[in-house]
Amino acid sequence: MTPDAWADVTGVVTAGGRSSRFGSDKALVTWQGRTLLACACAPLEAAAGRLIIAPEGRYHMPGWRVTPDTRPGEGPLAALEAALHAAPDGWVAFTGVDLPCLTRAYWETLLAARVPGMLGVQALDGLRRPQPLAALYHTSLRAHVTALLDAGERRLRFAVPAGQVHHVTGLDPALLRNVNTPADLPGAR
Ligand SMILES: Nc1nc2c(ncn2[C@@H]2O[C@H](COP(=O)(O)OP(=O)(O)OP(=O)(O)O)[C@@H](O)[C@H]2O)c(=O)[nH]1
Repeated sequence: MTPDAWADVTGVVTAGGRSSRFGSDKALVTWQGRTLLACACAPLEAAAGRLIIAPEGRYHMPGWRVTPDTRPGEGPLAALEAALHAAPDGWVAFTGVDLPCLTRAYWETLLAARVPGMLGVQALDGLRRPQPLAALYHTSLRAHVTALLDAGERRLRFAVPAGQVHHVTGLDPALLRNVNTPADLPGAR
């Protein structure tokens, strides 16, 4: 895939969660020699813009700008809203610190699957469940996401209106390994 595929893409890692199930800030946990934050950022390094959604000053990652939540503590849908407003018009490749196994190839598969007129691209896992925390969102979703939040919605899976998201199948489910507790870290005993 040419670097042009990333030209209108802002890579976003949301990292403002409480990590209550993990027991300590999971963004800063070291796994295979890197923090989980670094694991999430690395596959998105080719993006034209790079944002971490978290309180200012909490994290430092070379080449990445930390942008605070506009609705702190309101969860990933609110973090997506902050990202959509901070990013220039185009696509946001949105993920969190709890998906350390994603790869550049994963993101490039989603980028190649963009469909004109559709506003989101999401992978389906092995059980055909959409993965909204490792997905592409078009910035024209700004008003829709803000309206959802204003109406009290907090579920990220509703960020894209029905029929406007393209689903990608056939990806290795191991890429989507989700870390909520120390035991979830790949290789943990
Ligand atoms: N910026 C921002 N990120 C969030 C917020 N809530 C969760 N996240 C991030 O979203 C991703 C998934 O978070 P979860 O594991 O569901 O929530 P968490 O608060 O980190 O963890 P728990 O307290 O165990 O639920 C992680 O990268 C979190 O840092 C929030 O309010 N703001």
